[in-house]
Parts: sequence; C-alpha cells; structure tokens
Amino acid sequence: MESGVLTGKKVLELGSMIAAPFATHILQQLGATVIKIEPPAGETTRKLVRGGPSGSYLAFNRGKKSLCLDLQSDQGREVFNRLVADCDIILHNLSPSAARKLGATYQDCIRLNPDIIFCHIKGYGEGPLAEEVASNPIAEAATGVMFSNRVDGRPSRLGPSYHDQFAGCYAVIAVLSALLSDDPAKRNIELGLYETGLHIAARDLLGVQLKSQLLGRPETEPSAEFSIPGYGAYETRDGRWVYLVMLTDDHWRKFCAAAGIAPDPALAGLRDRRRERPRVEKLVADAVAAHDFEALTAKLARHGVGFTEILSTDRVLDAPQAMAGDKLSEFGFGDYDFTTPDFPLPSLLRTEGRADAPPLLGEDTSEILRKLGYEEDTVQAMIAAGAALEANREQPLWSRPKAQAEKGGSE
Ligand SMILES: CC(C)(COP(=O)(O)OP(=O)(O)OC[C@H]1O[C@@H](n2cnc3c(N)ncnc32)[C@H](O)[C@@H]1OP(=O)(O)O)[C@@H](O)C(=O)NCCC(=O)NCCSC(=O)C(=O)O
Repeated sequence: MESGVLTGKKVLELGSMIAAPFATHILQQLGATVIKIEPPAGETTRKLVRGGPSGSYLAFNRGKKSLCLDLQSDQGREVFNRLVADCDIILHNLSPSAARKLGATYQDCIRLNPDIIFCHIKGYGEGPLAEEVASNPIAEAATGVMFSNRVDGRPSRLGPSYHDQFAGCYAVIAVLSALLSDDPAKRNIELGLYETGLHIAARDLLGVQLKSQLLGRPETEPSAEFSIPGYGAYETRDGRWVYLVMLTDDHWRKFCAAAGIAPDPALAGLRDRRRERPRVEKLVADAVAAHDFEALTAKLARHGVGFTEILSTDRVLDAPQAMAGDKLSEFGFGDYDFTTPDFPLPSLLRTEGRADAPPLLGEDTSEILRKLGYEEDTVQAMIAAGAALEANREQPLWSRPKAQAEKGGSE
C-alpha cells in the first residue's frame, strides 16, 4: 500500500525549470501521482549539463511519469484534454501567452473538469506586468535582495533559486488549502514569482521603513541580525571555515570562554560590540585563526557554542547529521548513482516508490496513452506523427568528458 496524504490524487504538471516542478515534487513526496507533460524537445533542465539533465532535473522530478506530448498538434491537444478531464490538480509555470496558446488557462481547464484545482505560477500576479515572463534573479532584483547582495560591488543573484522554490511551496500550500475547502474560488490559484519575492522580502522592507522613521534616512545597510559582530565566517589555522551562532550576549560570553578571549565588560552588550565592531571582528578572527579546526570545534562544543563548518556541496551529505534518521533516498539514473535529500518531514513522506528515479523523456508516453483508452495503432500513429514521443533508451544522457568517453561504457 502507498502511504502519504495525497495518495490517489492525480496531478498534471506542465513545468519548466524549478517553480512548478518543485511544487509537484512536494506533492509527489506526499503521495500524489504526477504526470509531467513535456514538449518534444523535453523540459529545459533536461539539457543543462553536457547536453543532459542537471541537478534540478534529478532532484525535483523523481518518481514522476513523463508524457512527451506536442500540445501544438491537434492530437496532442486531444490527449491533454482527456487528461485534464481525468485529473485532480493541474499545475504549471508556462508564460501567460503559452498557457493561452496550449489551452492551459483556468477557463480552459474548468470547462473540461469543473472540480479541477488549477495552479499557475507566473512571473507576475495581478498588475501591469501580469503578462511578462520572469525568472528567479528577476524576482530577487525587483524586491531588494539583489541590491543588498553584492559581489565586488556588483549586485548578484544569491545562487540557489530560492524564489522559485518558495513559489513552489506557496503553490503547494494553495493546493492543500483548495483540497480542504468547499469553496470553488479556492481552486483557481495564480501566484507570481514577483509576489513571492515581495513576501519573502517583508523583513527587509519593514526594516528599512523602521530605520527611515527612526533615523530619518532610508538606511539600506544589512539588517540588524546580519550586522551582529562575530556572526560571520572565520578561517581556522588549517584553512577550514566555521560559522558561529552569535545572536545574544550569552553566545558571545560562551564563545570568549571557548576561544580563550579574556572577558571584557566593555564588550559585554550587543550595542557595545557594534560600536567596537572592528575590534570584535579582529578578536574573533584572530582567536579562530589561532586554532586548528578540530581543536577549536572541540572547545566550542565543550562550551555549548553553536557552530558549523562551512561545507562545500560535495561534503554536505557525508555529515553524520545528514545521514542520521530518515532524510535521504538513493536512486540510479543512467550509469550513475545518486543520494538525495527528501521532503524534511519523514512522517508525511510516501513510502512506496520513494526512491524512484526521475523518468526519461517520454518514458511513460505509451502506457499513459493506453490507460486513457487509445488503441495500440492509434498510439503508434500519434508517435509516428510526432504528436507524442517515446523514450529513446539508446541515446546517451550526457556527452561525456573526452577522457571518460575513451575508457568506454554507455549510459
Ligand atoms: C520560465 C519562463 C521564463 C520561460 O519562458 P519561455 O521560454 O518563453 O516559455 P513559455 O512558457 O512561453 O514556453 C515556451 C514555448 O514552449 C511551448 N510549449 C511548452 N510546452 C509545450 C508542449 N508540451 N508542447 C508544445 N509546445 C509547448 C510554448 O507554447 C512556447 O512556445 P511559443 O508559444 O511558440 O513561444 C516562462 O514560462 C515564465 O515566465 N514562467 C513563469 C515564471 C517562472 O517559473 N519562471 C522560472 C524561470 S527559471 C528560473 O527562475 C531559474 O532557474 O532561476
């Protein structure tokens, strides 16, 4: 038996990149069956690393079924309409113009299925930009985050696509709300990356209002939490980096005791340490640099100081804390094996198929078409006409680095 609160729910995804695929990934982890409808060329993240799937594809498409369908063909559209009529939830992040062109607007979908939960993650919600496309860094740039995050003076994106992923989480909250509600209006969900970014930025947007009123100028320095002296990255003598929990006066006192810094009443309070920021930063940096990593962290642990080593991504999953409990799944894709973090609430995770791999492009095309009631010769005719595509299992997934390719082996 499958477990998970969404077991039995059928979800259609027309997703690209992260926002919609991440939302349906969470729905899948909660037990739903997700059919990912992809254009003939495949979803964008299938081709981002040496012509093949990227980490985004591998991480957020596990356990989904792939139906490769040309929605710009009449036959493809007919299949899509049947699926819409038969599913519980449709979720996509097409541009508004593509949604209209492909018959994937709310009006299109409720005509076919009056009970459907419809969720469209767009660049922008209601407003003058509602028709525009957008991406994660656009949402960062338009909501203040990027202006504050500078690398060598140049506004820079954060790195991970947090805004896409937050939008995916908000979409899941909206879908679950719709499932809990009898109100049909709750089944028409439209969410913008921009509006997602606005909500995430609320802390900084209120912080600047507070300081403008308090100080009489629009202070745009990092917020109070981020400007706490000693709350940063410091390098040990043997070239490793630590980050300390340094939020309160008690944290400071414990750190000083651990690192051998003599207590100084002039630095006891946060306001004192802020005033003396350069001195505090030097004290902390020197104390950390005077220790090898293992010696320092043993002392920090003994004195109850919160800290972590700042890890490169290739080391993260080796940590005992990551490996403890039920947090990771393993799967194979192509010739490679992967370990991936799961949705972080094990009690809500589906059990059956939890470690399923992501699908090849069109891996489930024929099976889905047959289940929809198409006869075998119709299925083959659709494939021959290019309205639907099946997986090509012979085609290598990635073009390999020359040295590896010369050693031989296939995907
Ligand atoms: C992601 C986008 C910027 C991508 O823009 P576009 O490349 O212009 O995508 P579109 O959605 O318009 O789709 C591109 C074309 O594919 C066509 N299309 C799509 N699916 C199909 C299928 N199954 N069959 C046939 N054709 C298809 C669609 O009609 C369009 O063709 P034509 O109609 O012929 O043009 C936009 O979709 C968007 O703003 N989405 C909402 C916000 C979002 O999620 N952004 C995340 C970006 S990634 C990101 O933030 C990050 O990684 O960082």
